[in-house]
Amino acid sequence: MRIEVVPTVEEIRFDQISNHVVIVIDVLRASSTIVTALGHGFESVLPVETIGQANSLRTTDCILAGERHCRKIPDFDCNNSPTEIATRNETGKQLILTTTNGTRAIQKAERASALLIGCLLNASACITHALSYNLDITLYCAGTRSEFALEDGLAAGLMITAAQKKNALFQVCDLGEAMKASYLYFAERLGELLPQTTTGRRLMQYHFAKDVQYCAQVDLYRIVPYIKEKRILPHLVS
Ligand SMILES: O=C(O)[C@H](CS(=O)(=O)O)OP(=O)(O)O
Ligand SMILES: [Mg+2]
Repeated sequence: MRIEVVPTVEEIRFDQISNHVVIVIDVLRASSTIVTALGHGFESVLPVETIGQANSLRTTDCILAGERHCRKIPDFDCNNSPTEIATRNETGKQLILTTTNGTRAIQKAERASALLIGCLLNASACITHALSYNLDITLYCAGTRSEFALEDGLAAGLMITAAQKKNALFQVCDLGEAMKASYLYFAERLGELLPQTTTGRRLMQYHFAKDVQYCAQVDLYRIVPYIKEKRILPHLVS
């Protein structure tokens, strides 16, 4: 088995993932929002690429959430905010989500043999479940506006380290020195570091400090969201 990191949403190689497990990593905030929604009673999450698609799917059994450049989309119920989603009592409803980077990455990875959603909140459960497929693993970092996002790289580093602790026999593809250094140096200081990342700073400017601190928590959930027929459902790792 091999494990590789794709650093930005544009760098996925569609022809290479059909027999891979792909973990879409978007720590700030789409993956964190999806894990949190499924951990707070939502029945499923439907990721869509455009605002028009989201509005066309509106029913009384769903909640529309999303952002463009951190700002809530007009007429939507929520921002792409995990702490806001966690306060809503919408048991059994479907969350329709569109975000700047994360839902785009999900759409691009839909040809994967298995498509999982990962972040710091569910890192160990996510890599544990990914290893169970015995396939090559692609850690697909959503990034921010086509640039590498350090927070996504840190989650990828955490997942690789967790996999190595399981003595998984796999070859870690070249991660690049920056990626390795950033993870090794910052692993114990995620709460301090996330507000300093590009996305973290931007979210702080938009008064989402609570989300940034929340998304820095490691292994809060054993829920591994997975895609089935375009919907995201929860898999619980025991
Ligand atoms: O909503 C977010 O937190 C980010 C906004 S930004 O464009 O990265 O600043 O989008 P996401 O799709 O969750 O990365
Ligand atoms: Mg992001």
